[in-house]
Amino acid sequence: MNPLSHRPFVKMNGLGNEILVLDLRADPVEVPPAAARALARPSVLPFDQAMVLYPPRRADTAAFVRILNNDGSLSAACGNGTRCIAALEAERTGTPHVLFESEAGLLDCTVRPDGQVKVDMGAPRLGWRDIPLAHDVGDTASVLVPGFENLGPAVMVSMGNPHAIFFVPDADAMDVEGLGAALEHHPLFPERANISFASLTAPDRILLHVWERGAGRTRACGTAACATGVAAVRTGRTGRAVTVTLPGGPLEIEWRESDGHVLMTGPVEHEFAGTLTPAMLGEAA
Ligand SMILES: N[C@H](CCC[C@H](N)C(=O)O)C(=O)O
Repeated sequence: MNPLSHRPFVKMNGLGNEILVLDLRADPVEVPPAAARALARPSVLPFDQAMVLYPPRRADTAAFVRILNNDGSLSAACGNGTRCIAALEAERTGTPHVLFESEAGLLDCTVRPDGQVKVDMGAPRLGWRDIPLAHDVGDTASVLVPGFENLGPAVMVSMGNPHAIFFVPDADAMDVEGLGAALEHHPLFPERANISFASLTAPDRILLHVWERGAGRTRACGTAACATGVAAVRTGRTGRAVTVTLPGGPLEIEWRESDGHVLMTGPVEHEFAGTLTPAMLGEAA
């Protein structure tokens, strides 16, 4: 029998970014890529990312978090998903402050009385090897992507996962699916990339559309919003605190001067809970 059968799950979303939560701390098992893909089928539990909780590797953290895209690939970071698991953990423990660890580092979360969740997403990585890019491009804040020079220069930022941000006159008018799918797999990105199209709508407001690595177009992407806030500062477009509005709604982003960390604040929505079955995992009962 599949070791994931009969495990509880919680379905949530962060501004419409579809999140599946699997708390495996009590009895850890691997979640193979094929299981993620089986669960993410439209007829089963369509999600963008799965947040899988494992026993903590540090005494001061609540869990070690692994993140799977719906194509089964791993991501080191997921902003919307982090807000979701922080809200669940705060509800479970009765304390509004939660510390998680992921491949990207520590995630210091605070659940506010109004239900909004603030996460310290850590510092961005800006060097070409850290994004990563396939070679040294010089200034990662202004990169013409071969074959896509007509889009103008992209800003490259990692939040633990790779992001390419294109500032354009009207992000609503962009062919997000066509351009996103092509750019995600561009040879400049050895680990693929999340592709964002951003437009300033006010001195401190940015409109954002995202094609996500390993998940496609989503209604919101927290790490892309963080990366875009950093990109806007790096290119002199905004100050360090902005509102990033995605199709699913707004996130408050601050690239804090004192320690270089990026803070993201936004809502979460609890949808339903259930138990995984062999059929959901793509196996005969
Ligand atoms: N939706 C997520 C991003 C998942 C990142 C994943 N698409 C990748 O980098 O592979 C977020 O809210 O940050």
